Amino acid sequence: MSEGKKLSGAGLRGQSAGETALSTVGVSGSGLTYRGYDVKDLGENATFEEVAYLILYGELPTQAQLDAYKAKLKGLRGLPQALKEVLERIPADTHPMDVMRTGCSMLGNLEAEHSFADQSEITDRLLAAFPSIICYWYRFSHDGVRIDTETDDDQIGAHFLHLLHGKAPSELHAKVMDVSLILYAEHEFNASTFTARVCASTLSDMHSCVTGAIGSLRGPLHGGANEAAMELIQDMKDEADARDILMGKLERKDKIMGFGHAIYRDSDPRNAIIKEWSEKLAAANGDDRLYRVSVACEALMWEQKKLFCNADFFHASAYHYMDIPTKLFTPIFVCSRVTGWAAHVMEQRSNNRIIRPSADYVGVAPRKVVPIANR
Ligand SMILES: CC(=O)SCCNC(=O)CCNC(=O)[C@H](O)C(C)(C)COP(=O)(O)OP(=O)(O)OC[C@H]1O[C@@H](n2cnc3c(N)ncnc32)[C@H](O)[C@@H]1OP(=O)(O)O
Ligand SMILES: O=C([O-])CC(=O)C(=O)O
Repeated sequence: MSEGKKLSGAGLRGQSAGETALSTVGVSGSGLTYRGYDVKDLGENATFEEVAYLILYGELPTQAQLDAYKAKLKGLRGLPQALKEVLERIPADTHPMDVMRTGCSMLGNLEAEHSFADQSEITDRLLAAFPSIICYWYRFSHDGVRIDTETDDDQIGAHFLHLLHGKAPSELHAKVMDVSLILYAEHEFNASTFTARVCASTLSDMHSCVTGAIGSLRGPLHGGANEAAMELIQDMKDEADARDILMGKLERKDKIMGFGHAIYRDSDPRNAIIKEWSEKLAAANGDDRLYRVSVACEALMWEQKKLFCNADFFHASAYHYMDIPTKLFTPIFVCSRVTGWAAHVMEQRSNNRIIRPSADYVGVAPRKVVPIANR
């Protein structure tokens, strides 16, 4: 532990900050459930749209409800001209999470939430529009093209890959994106969700809550870790190189991004799932270097520090195998987590009290102002 680090209460760890009916994290040591369903079960037997519906509306949809929901989301993929003009003005070297933040905020100007009765409509719109926002900006700023964001893809994951690459994805890539979106959808009182709930507790609007949450997710200790993990593994030549690089970092006491967790103690249940898909992608790609060095990192971190991969680590290789540029990794997280954020905003609103904790004062004792001439 670093010297002088105050642990008691630091980061509000271990303290309950409210109630939720949306998910459990680490309750049995490592599990993750959304509204009572194990995330593994959902990853194997449901699609992201079903999971989003579950999180936002409380139950898994019937086939008729799912068809209607997907048709609705599909109809909300287009972007207003004014938003496209704003996106076109954002420079290519901007971090895409800043584009997401601006895109969400601008949509809030154009399609404001005038009443909480509109909260579900606003949420569905954000869910449908986020892939369009990030890909419209990316393709315009990097390739100089103005894409049509209204694809006919059945699902959000495939829609994202289609917009990004200009062609419909393979079945395998569409499946992996779908599972990835399921894994990232919801996670109790994590930092970005808590941000959204604090904002909601002031009775602010949905776009403000989500814009704030995007800002919190951006940091490398939270969602930004999937990009940082990619930067870590990208130049590792093989397993031996991976071990050397990591040992050096551990000796320097660097944080290793994509490892550890604030709540899970032994494993993050999302890791085994995305790791398996990363292995399949490696085999399909015919180049398994990134997968192999990732496995070597996982083994070394457990051996040396008893630290395990969190959801972000194997997402790095998985996304890379699908030709997704590293800087778009965290925006994909946004495209998924908006479901959890919005559901928490709605839950907060349904039983609200402004979130306003206290602080222990550690500053100077009370004193008098000395007139400026005497200071
Ligand atoms: C989707 C997500 O947001 S998952 C999280 C993504 N973030 C990352 O991958 C960033 C890397 N990981 C971390 O920084 C941390 O593990 C966090 C932020 C996720 C959790 O932080 P905390 O709850 O403070 O971690 P925890 O209390 O378990 O840390 C225990 C010790 O292990 C160390 N540790 C934890 N994670 C790591 C890591 N990835 N690399 C090196 N050391 C680590 C801590 O520094 C701490 O050491 P100390 O007691 O000497 O200070
Ligand atoms: O719960 C956390 O602290 C971070 C996390 O894994 C997530 O938000 O998915």
